[in-house]
Amino acid sequence: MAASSGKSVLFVCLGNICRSPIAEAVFRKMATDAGVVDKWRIDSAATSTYEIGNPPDHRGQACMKKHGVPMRHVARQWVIDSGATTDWNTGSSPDARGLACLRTHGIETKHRARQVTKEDFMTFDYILCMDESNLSDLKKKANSVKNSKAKIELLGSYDPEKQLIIKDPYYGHEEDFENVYEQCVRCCKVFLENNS
Ligand SMILES: N#Cc1ccccc1-c1cc(NCCCN2CCCCC2)c2ccccc2n1
Repeated sequence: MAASSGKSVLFVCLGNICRSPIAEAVFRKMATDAGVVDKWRIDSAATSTYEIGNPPDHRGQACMKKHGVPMRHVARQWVIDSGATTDWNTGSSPDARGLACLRTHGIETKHRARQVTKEDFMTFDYILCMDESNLSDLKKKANSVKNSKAKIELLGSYDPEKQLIIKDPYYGHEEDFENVYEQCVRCCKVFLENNS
């Protein structure tokens, strides 16, 4: 039997600075601790353009630091950037092959908010989102993609405690980010088990 090919998961929320970067970081740590992270392509994106190019919300970063979960964020001291001569890929994240190469050299890239693209629907096995509006936005976008292969689901559908919706903490406080974190841990654990 051929070696099991890799799997891919894209976590999505409204702005890609609060919930989906937390889910991405939690899942990446779980897959790393399970020794299978090299079998996965893991990323996150937004349904909106609100925060494109911005680092994860500082409240989420503080929450992840408290739990010892590495989160890729843009260094604050230095502004080191790169750009393109065309607008072909404006808003897209770096090419997955380049990211994989960087990672083999231990060079962590920094996540910046990006919007979900048509290509995401064609290349990801799973697109896992946080609430009903993310779900309806994604299904609407998927309908305009010819060969969409992604399974579009609520991340909360994997929650053993059956909390289906992971609420937007943007106008919330530290405990709301803590709740997002706990829900992501419960859901990502079951999602990884189901795909191992
Ligand atoms: N919208 C809504 C909303 C409704 C209920 C609860 C939270 C939010 C909310 C609001 C945000 N940014 C403020 C409004 C942005 N502007 C809205 C009009 C277009 C120009 C941009 C968020 C930003 C990042 C991540 C999550 C966010 N979530």
